Amino acid sequence: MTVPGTQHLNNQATTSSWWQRLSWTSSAKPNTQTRRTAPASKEPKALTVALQLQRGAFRLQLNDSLPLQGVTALFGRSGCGKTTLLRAIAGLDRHPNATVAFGEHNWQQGRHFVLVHQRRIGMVFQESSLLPHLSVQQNLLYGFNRLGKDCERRLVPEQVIALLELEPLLHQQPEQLSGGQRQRIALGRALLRQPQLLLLDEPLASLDQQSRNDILPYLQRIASQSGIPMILVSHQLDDVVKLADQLVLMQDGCIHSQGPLQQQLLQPELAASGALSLLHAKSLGSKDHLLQLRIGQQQLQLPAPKHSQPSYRLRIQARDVALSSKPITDSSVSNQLQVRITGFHPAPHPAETLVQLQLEGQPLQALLTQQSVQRLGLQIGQLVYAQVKAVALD
Ligand SMILES: Nc1ncnc2c1ncn2[C@@H]1O[C@H](COP(=O)(O)OP(=O)(O)OP(=O)(O)O)[C@@H](O)[C@H]1O
Repeated sequence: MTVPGTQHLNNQATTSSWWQRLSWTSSAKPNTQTRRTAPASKEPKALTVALQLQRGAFRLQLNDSLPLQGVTALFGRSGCGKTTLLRAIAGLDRHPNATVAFGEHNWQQGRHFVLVHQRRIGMVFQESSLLPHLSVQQNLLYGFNRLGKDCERRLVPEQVIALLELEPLLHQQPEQLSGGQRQRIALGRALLRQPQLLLLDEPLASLDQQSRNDILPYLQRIASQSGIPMILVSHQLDDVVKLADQLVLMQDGCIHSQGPLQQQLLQPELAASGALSLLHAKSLGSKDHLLQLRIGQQQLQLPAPKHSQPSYRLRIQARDVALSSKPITDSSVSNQLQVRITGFHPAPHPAETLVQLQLEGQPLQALLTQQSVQRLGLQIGQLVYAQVKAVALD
């Protein structure tokens, strides 16, 4: 299919060839179910931000470097400064004495200031800002057709339309679309601006749960296949865990901590949002509708999903993990894993404790009552058995 307005591009762009160009490092069509982060050969680009500002009682104080690869979630309580930081990175706000650099691109320093449309970024906000008088197709191509002559077009409309499955919507008007569909168009439009960085500010916040579930796989696809680093601002820890590779935790106008998501989930500050763990597991295949998974030397089984993958991310709520000092044989919980206790952290409720565990080198958390911890005599270094009651698969 050729989209009007793109005839000057390579009209030979076929579905099979764009897959190859979309995943820069792969010469074969990627498995859409397989999660991959940015191409391994590409060094992460560091985003450097130095910014101080005072707004009434709110003070933002940043002097940080964030290595961006895959999806970096910016997470923190309402009012901690996430949007302010994102807007400064985008160049939507110009703060005096700020420094913003993305890799070799110096976007702001002293009197030097690169305007927002010259920054090669794609942005998607909570409410998609589609132009109401233009069709979906015209909205998609709006930025693409205005790219400078010397701008390399690594993503062409055919690719983006296929990636986000927009073909049936092309001739509709924005008012005829659901919130989730509008956000898909906004994502497509952002990608067609040929961004080197995608900034997503609560892109799912205005959607109901069904629409969130519908659009998440598209975000996962963009993350795994495009290689474009993304910064995602989200209030929902669950969404962050489904999408992010890195997590930057903001608190009171500062960056409290940053690092790989799996480790960052252990930060006690996140426990208030519902402590959970992320485990990486390899598939051993399915039998009797049960997916067999391996984590190191240990195995667990779950109802098999529709589509199989070679590896999975498992989300486990800390409250869905029980501990026993000996293996339990007469329980309906079939997933039992040997783990070692590495620490105890206070939980949001004073009667509870977060028990930190190591499972084959990966961190796992269990939320127990203090009474249970004492009754079982649990101690750091002890080998115990974790019964996992529920697991979500990504
Ligand atoms: N235009 C403005 N004028 C004055 N104060 C502002 C303005 N915009 C934001 N603020 C204040 O700056 C602080 C940080 O706001 P910001 O929107 O960056 O926080 P946030 O972490 O993104 O919050 P949320 O998660 O609720 O969107 C808040 O205290 C907010 O009230």
